[in-house]
Amino acid sequence: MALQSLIDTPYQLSTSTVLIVEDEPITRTIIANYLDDLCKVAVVASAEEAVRYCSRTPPDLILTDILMKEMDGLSFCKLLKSEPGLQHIPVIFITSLSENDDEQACWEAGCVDYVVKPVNAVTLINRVKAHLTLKLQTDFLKLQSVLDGLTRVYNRHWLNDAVPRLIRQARRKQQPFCLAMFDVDWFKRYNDHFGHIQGDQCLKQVAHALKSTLLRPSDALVRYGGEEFLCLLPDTDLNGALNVVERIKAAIKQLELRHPESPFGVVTLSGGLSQLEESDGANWEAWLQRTDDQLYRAKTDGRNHVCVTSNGQ
Ligand SMILES: Nc1nc2c(ncn2[C@@H]2O[C@H](COP(=O)(O)OP(=O)(O)OP(=O)(O)O)[C@@H](O)[C@H]2O)c(=O)[nH]1
Repeated sequence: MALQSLIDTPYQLSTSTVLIVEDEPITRTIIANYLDDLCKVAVVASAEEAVRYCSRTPPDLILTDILMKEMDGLSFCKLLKSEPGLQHIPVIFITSLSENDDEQACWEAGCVDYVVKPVNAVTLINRVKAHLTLKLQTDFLKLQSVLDGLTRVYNRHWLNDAVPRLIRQARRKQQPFCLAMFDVDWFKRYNDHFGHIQGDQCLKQVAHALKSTLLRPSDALVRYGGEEFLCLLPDTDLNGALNVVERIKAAIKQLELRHPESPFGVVTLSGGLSQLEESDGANWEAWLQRTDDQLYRAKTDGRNHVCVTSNGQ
């Protein structure tokens, strides 16, 4: 289950997916039937197919046979454990091998458990249930650690982890990458006027409006500070990012949040926008500073608008 989908729906076994990798059609069907009432079940007939499946839609748990033509289950498990994006998927072997050395080989390949053939249905269901629960609880806790408690958008912890990875990806694919920073105008006055509880409500609504404008799954919204948000826009040049900025302006305007202490009468945002440059290298602090400088320019130049780095004007 994708981490993001856990935000609104806390973990449930019934929506999680187990992938069965088994080249024997009858065994495949029997095992799938055992698990049918517990969770979603996907089946593939070979390790090669399983690798392709996992790269597209990583399942929550894998049950794999060991003796298969082409790539065997042990090699498949080792391969999975060497892939950063897939190594977190727990693997259970279903095996007819029962020597001590075979068990040793299963553990060394990186499995979390194994079930011996002929498969006992109750044992299989309970093992799968236990490992699925553990996996979903771990995903849930991981997600909590990267989300902001108030607005439920990503926090700085996520940012520090994700940005270097996203920059590497942009450089590898030679794609543009834009960063927008927004700050609520006159927010101290808003808090002073309405109180902190309504201030919190305002931040939640602003975050929700910002998030609703980010249409691509690769776009991300981060609460960077108290009333400061960052939009990460991979594979987006300044022209594309300016479209997003226009949508953001419209979304905030549509909120019509009354702000009697602001010259604009409603809650507004100031923003800065800039694109990752070759000269930034791996130093994303310089990029962040450039974006922050533009935000500062917008603040000192009347607020309620977005300034863009000079190469984007
Ligand atoms: N309610 C609430 N207020 C917060 C939170 N985090 C930060 N703030 C407040 O946000 C306000 C930010 O004030 P300033 O940095 O002076 O900025 P500003 O009043 O928005 O003025 P400009 O940015 O110059 O337009 C402070 O009063 C903080 O206490 C939060 O989680 N909830």
